[in-house]
Amino acid sequence: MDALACLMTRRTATRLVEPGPTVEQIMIMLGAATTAPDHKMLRPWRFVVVRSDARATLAAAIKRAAEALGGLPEPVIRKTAGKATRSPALIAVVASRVGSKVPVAEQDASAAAAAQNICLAAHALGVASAWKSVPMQDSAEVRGAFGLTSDEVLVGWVELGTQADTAPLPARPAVRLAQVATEMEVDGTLVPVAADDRISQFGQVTTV
Ligand SMILES: Cc1cc2nc3c(=O)[nH]c(=O)nc-3n(C[C@H](O)[C@H](O)[C@H](O)COP(=O)(O)O)c2cc1C
Repeated sequence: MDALACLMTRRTATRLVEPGPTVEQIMIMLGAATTAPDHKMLRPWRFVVVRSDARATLAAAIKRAAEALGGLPEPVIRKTAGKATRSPALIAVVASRVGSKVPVAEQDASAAAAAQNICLAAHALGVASAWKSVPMQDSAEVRGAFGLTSDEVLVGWVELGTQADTAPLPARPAVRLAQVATEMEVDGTLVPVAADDRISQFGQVTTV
């Protein structure tokens, strides 16, 4: 798959089943994550791989966090904890902020780019992925499970596996480029880009 096809055809998986990624594939995804754009090369990110039986350990931490809230119905607690085991493997992406002139927003943007690189590398390898919020991410239990320091936050986790045949992908609404992109004229006016949307969706011609 060429690079443009990879980034234009990636989709978020709706249900992930076995087989999960191999260890070698996970290492390639991690390597891709480390090539994210990174102002001053601060490396303001780190990653935690969770697979096999360790998923149950993570689920137990999420369950404890949900229970600690008090008053959540048992099915909700079970569903929330079950997010840790709904895919064969996952990679949590931690924004690991460094004291620097580089603003925190830029450091977090680098961590987000690392997460996207994981998704794209997975797609290039034929592995399906879904970038999801980490349940109970601000709780002491979940923060502890990922070993977060006070300078760290979770930007999400990327669930990995094989897209189930039984859960079709929803259509992705076409984006009209002229609605999201403008071009600056010499006088400073911002005008919508020329509204030819044939490339806004790979393989899908959109008329305006
Ligand atoms: C930081 C972040 C967190 C997200 N968390 C969730 C989530 O918890 N649940 C969910 O269904 N989608 C979540 N999404 C959205 C999906 O990853 C995905 O982008 C969206 O479903 C659109 O699908 P597509 O990537 O195939 O266009 C999140 C996206 C980002 C960037």
